[in-house]
Amino acid sequence: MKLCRHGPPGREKSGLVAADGSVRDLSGVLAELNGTTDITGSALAPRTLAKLKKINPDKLPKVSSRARVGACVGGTRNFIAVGMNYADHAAETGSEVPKEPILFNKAPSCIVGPDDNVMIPPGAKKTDWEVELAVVIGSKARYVEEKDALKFVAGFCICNDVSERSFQMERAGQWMKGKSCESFGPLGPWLVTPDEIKDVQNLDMWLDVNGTRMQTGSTKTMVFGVAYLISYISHFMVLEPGDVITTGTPPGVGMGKKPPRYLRPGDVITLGVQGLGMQCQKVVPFA
Ligand SMILES: NC(=O)N[C@@H](O)C(=O)O
Repeated sequence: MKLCRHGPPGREKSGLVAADGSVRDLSGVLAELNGTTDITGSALAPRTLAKLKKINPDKLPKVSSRARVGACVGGTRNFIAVGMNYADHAAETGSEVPKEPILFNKAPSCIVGPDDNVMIPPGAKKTDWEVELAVVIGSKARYVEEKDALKFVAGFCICNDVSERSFQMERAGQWMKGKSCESFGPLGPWLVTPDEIKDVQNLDMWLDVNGTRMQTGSTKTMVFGVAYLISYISHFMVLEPGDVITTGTPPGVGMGKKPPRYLRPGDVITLGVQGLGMQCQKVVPFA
């Protein structure tokens, strides 16, 4: 099942993607089932997802193909990211391959739709791209064992972990300064439930800037796999429905190019992860 959210920012409603790729409005059905019209919190619980799976999308009202697609999950309270989770990305940044997962926060307020504009923040000089596989949590996870960890997943989606390197690396303290700026967290287009993903550790990923391939990778070369990460993180904090973990980026970021190549207004970023769709963002000045 591919879930999505459609409508203007802040007023998104839930949607279901039909076999022909059209978006169908799920908000009426979800409201009846769950008392909410949005894909957030309890709507992500395994029981609710199992009920939604029985719905035939073709019977739902069609959403205009011109409607904006929002981030594929709403109400996220924790947006956790994993750093240096691909050995070749660690190498291109001159970093060691970590012995334990490196975690950092992205502010949930940076979350935007998959095709919304990415804004260059005031004072930024080194805005960069990062294609990543993201995991959306479906039920409360605390002290979870690796063997059980995937049961806590509502679905998978694409994340562009947009990063301002000068804030991240030249302004002291934690990476979150460069990872949390407005529009730095495109998520979606779809929240794809685990039953549609044969092997989450074997998904191709790619990212282009203005049609030139910058990143190519596969989740099979992650240092720490998805189940390990969920288990690991759940030993430091309680993960709740709607929380997002973005699992790290493969090589090919702008900071690793020789010479470095950073984003400029007018650039167009396109990116995808196998089975999870595609995103497309225009880079614009801050407004
Ligand atoms: N360099 C850097 O910020 N990388 C991380 O975001 C990552 O490894 O995904």
